[in-house]
Amino acid sequence: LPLSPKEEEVVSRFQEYLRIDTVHPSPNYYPVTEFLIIQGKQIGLDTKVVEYVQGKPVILFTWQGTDSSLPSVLLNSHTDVVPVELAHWKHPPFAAKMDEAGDIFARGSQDMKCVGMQYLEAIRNLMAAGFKPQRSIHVSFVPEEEVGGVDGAKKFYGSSDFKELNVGMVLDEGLASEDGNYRVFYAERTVWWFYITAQGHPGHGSRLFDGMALENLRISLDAIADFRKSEFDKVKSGEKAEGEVTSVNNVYLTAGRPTPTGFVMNVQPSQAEAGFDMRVSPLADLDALQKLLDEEWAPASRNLTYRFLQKGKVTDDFGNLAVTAVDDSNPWWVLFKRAVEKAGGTLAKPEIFMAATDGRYARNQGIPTLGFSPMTNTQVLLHDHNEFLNAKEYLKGIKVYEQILMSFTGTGDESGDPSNSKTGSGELSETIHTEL
Ligand SMILES: CSCC[C@H](NC=O)C(=O)O
Ligand SMILES: [Zn+2]
Ligand SMILES: [Zn+2]
Repeated sequence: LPLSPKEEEVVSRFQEYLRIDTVHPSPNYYPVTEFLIIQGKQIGLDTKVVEYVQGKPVILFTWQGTDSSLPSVLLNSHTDVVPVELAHWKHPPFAAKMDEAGDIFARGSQDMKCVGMQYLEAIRNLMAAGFKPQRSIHVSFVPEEEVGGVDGAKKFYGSSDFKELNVGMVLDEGLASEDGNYRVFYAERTVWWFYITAQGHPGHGSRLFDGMALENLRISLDAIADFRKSEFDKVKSGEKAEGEVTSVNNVYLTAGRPTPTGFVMNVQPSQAEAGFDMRVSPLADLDALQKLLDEEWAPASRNLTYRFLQKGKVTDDFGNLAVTAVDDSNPWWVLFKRAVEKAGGTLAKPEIFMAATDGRYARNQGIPTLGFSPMTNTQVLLHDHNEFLNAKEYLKGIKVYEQILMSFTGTGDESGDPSNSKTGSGELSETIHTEL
């Protein structure tokens, strides 16, 4: 793959980040913190490291804007990555090997070390070009996203450090796009993790009777499977996007009594349990779902109980639906869209993220938040074997962030070229900025 010497340098910084192993279940966050501090220093950013929880540092960089009264922009990414199944990888997941085609293989190459480094590279370029942001730009690197962000983003967004930043707009992660349009996410499904416990008659395995625990549970599994199918069918037919339906998957089942060689076969167990990962769309009718659970999936009449391990809301802290407007009513959206287009990109129809990201902690505070990971023509490989990102696509994403940052924080006088940031005119962004 032909890369210029400058591009080589940029790509090798990405590879260096990817080579720092921050894999769950017990990531060591200190080496990556050290690496990031060095990056911030090189670029010339103010740096702050806060351990809201010991051993789980949040790294916060700031590029001070010229007008400190304006709400700032926060670019968030997480430093942790999910585990790998080593045997399935054709290149070691923490070697960040680039092949002939320029594909860089590493855990985190899509989710989401790419985005974190792209933020920094875009800032590096804008600084070098003499760009002066009006609003401050903050870049946060948080731990623990992959396990829910409780010791990471949740603490950070709940802190006085965060409040002091006066953040008006947040960017967090999205997903790769398999076609030429960038994907962008304006909301996400909320997590309902629950399990259903069934009680029932024990007895000899040869006997037929009503009300055995596993039979009580089986009726629920069938009902849940029917619901799952009806939601899935809407996706398959193209009527709805994945984030617009509610998903539910049975993720564990336990019953029976183990023996050294297997399970006891001739005793009907008196208890059984099933766990479910359900993702509720912000468009869903929550009362109807709750009713399903109470009356069909886990009715007491069938000797069933349920418990939530996690029951997320679809509303923000003010009781509004936790969605970011993606139309002309939201000036940030207008600026975002123009910037992507100015970078030569096109956007797909905005989507609801199917899983959970740290973006929800910002959206819950009513802060406009977009999920965006600039990767086009890239197979979605997050959490998968052989996760990779092409170097050219990575470099292209940096250009997109340059435009976004100019659009969000500029005075409206910037041209499309950061190296020529004092010319051109942008009346539209000027009017928009007075609204923000
Ligand atoms: C609710 S915490 C879990 C967060 C996790 N995020 C990424 O995969 C997810 O399962 O969506
Ligand atoms: Zn992620
Ligand atoms: Zn992830």
